[in-house]
Amino acid sequence: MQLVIIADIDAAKGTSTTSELATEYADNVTFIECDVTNQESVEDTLGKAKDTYGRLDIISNNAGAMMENDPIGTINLNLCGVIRVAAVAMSYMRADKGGSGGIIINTASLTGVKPSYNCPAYCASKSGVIGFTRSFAMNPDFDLHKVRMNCLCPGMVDTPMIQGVLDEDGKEGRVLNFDRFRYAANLPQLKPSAVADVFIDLVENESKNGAAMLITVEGPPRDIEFPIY
Ligand SMILES: NC(=O)C1=CN([C@@H]2O[C@H](COP(=O)(O)OP(=O)(O)OC[C@H]3O[C@@H](n4cnc5c(N)ncnc54)[C@H](O)[C@@H]3O)[C@@H](O)[C@H]2O)C=CC1
Ligand SMILES: CCCCCC(=O)/C=C/C=C\C=C\C=C\[C@@H](O)[C@@H](O)CCCC(=O)O
Repeated sequence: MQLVIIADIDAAKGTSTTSELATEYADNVTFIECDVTNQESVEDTLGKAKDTYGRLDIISNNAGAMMENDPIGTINLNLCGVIRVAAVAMSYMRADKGGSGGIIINTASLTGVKPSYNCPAYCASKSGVIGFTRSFAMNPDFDLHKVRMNCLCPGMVDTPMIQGVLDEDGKEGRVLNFDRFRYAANLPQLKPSAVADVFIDLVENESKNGAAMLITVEGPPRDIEFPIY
């Protein structure tokens, strides 16, 4: 049986999403309020998850936001949040420390490899997620801990994040140039299910440890090729 914990800083949205899922999955889905920028909150959340279900197998390290008006906060949420969650999750998942191994999938972005002058801090945070993922996955200790790591690099996806920036009409400066953002947001977007499909494939395909998956409307998902030095 698959048991899922949804963890998010937005308790109202998290609770309503969990209730929706409960109509199909009954008590197999639980919500825990969590702020990934706060070490104690992350420890508390993953500790409760482990206590409730006995083990952690799959982590979707997905929290993120665009807020060029707060570049340091952007790095703290989008990059440090990913590293913070991965570090605590590892303490439960490591096969050499009583865990069962598993997989951590971090959400990066196309903007982690393709620069955008509109959101330099966001791009930097997502480049960092890619570098963290690839470096973590090449560690020879994998044979001991048995935890794989991948990242997802989607182009624009039709989600509340994009709509949220559009709704603000640039008032809070979440991007540097609102008109350019609106132009880009009017181009074809991915459906969230396209990203979820790649997520599932990574969980099921053990040969892809370390892959950074590019997901765009232009073609099928692919493993990004990086220069070798
Ligand atoms: N929508 C897009 O075009 C793309 C989004 N992404 C990334 O996908 C991920 C998911 O974003 P979307 O679903 O698009 O946006 P979203 O805004 O719908 O989801 C982001 C979630 O992160 C949560 N969150 C924000 N701060 C948090 C914190 N401190 N602790 C815990 N949770 C927090 C929000 O409450 C929200 O539920 C993000 O990392 C985003 O950067 C990547 C590529 C494209
Ligand atoms: C603006 C970033 C959106 C954040 C969502 C995400 O993670 C991935 C998005 C993928 C592509 C977004 C491209 C957006 C570009 C425009 O905002 C602008 O920077 C384009 C500038 C280049 C141009 O003039 O064509």
